[in-house]
Amino acid sequence: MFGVIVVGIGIAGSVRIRDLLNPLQSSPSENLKLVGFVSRRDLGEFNKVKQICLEEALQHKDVDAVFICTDNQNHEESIRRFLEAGKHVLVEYPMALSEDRVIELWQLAEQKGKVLHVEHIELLTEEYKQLKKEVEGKKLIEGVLQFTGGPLDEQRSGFPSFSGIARLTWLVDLFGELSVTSADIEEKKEQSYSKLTAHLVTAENRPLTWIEERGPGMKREKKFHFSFTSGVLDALPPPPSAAVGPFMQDQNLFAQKLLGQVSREDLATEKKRILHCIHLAEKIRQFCGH
Ligand SMILES: NC(=O)C1=CN([C@@H]2O[C@H](COP(=O)(O)OP(=O)(O)OC[C@H]3O[C@@H](n4cnc5c(N)ncnc54)[C@H](O)[C@@H]3O)[C@@H](O)[C@H]2O)C=CC1
Ligand SMILES: C=CC1=C(C)/C(=C/c2[nH]c(/C=C3N=C(/C=C4\NC(=O)C(C)=C4C=C)C(C)=C\3CCC(=O)O)c(CCC(=O)O)c2C)NC1=O
Repeated sequence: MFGVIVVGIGIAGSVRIRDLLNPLQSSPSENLKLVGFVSRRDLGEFNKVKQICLEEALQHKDVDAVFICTDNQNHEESIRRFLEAGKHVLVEYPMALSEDRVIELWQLAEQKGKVLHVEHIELLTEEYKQLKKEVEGKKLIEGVLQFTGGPLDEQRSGFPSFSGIARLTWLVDLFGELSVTSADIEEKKEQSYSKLTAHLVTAENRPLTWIEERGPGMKREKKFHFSFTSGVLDALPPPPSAAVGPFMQDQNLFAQKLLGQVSREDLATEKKRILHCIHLAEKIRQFCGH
């Protein structure tokens, strides 16, 4: 059994607590036991789970692992503290808000011999699995991925290429390693509006454009337009509903890592993808002059 605590009780943290309390039968998650949670607010109990303070969580002998579900801005500090305390870490994406910090934290995890797992539920949804299947085997000519959503506080969430890392992860998982050729950002701070446009190319020099646009009243939505030598892909039928939700799939993967059931090769491939996406996010930020 691995004792787990959850830090940060927002949308993601609440889902994590729900899933930790209800592991799928005969799944790796049955090896996780929720010990408590940490919040800045005084909640006392949440779903009958006990609140504990951060210091207690760091020192607690029964805590083997932490789920970090705080704002992006806090991830780095939390990962560092829990790794230093000898705990395994699951962190919601993005892992941290600069490439240097991400590299350092990965080294720390290796030095401590602890699992550092970055959630990437965007790859685990039925919507994405369907898209991946459609793209497989096709030869790209060019493509656009456009995301819209409500405003985010950059202080708490980081530069949009980091808070929007899920879109980069899609592009990299679909088309392989990419390079950034240019990027710019249009910002209207008083109106909480921002539009990031990044131009990338594939290893075969095929152009991809990523647009991340956020503003008041904008619906959370993704649109894509991919031209292949065989035709255009710009829509998919609604995906079937998932038997297992993406956060639960991710939790199972983390439990498998704790149990040593994930191969070195798979771990290395995943780490390489995460580092590459963070590297692209960093390059995009630099192009935008931030
Ligand atoms: N909501 C979702 O569907 C998904 C969220 N994520 C990631 O999960 C993380 C959290 O996102 P949400 O839950 O949506 O945001 P949220 O704003 O609902 O929750 C964040 C929570 O963390 C708390 N918090 C911040 N700093 C803290 C600290 N130092 N100590 C304790 N608590 C602290 C806040 O008070 C808040 O309750 C972000 O990194 C986000 O990128 C990733 C994938 C999906
Ligand atoms: C309703 C308001 C709502 C909010 C505030 C919300 C926040 C939110 N959803 C995210 C991703 C995500 N959120 C979800 C799914 C959900 N997340 C949910 O809160 C719910 C209810 C679902 C399921 C329907 C998925 C699958 C991702 C991964 C990225 C993606 O595919 O969009 C992220 C991480 C950053 C990002 O990729 O943009 C945030 C902050 N999502 C929402 O839907």
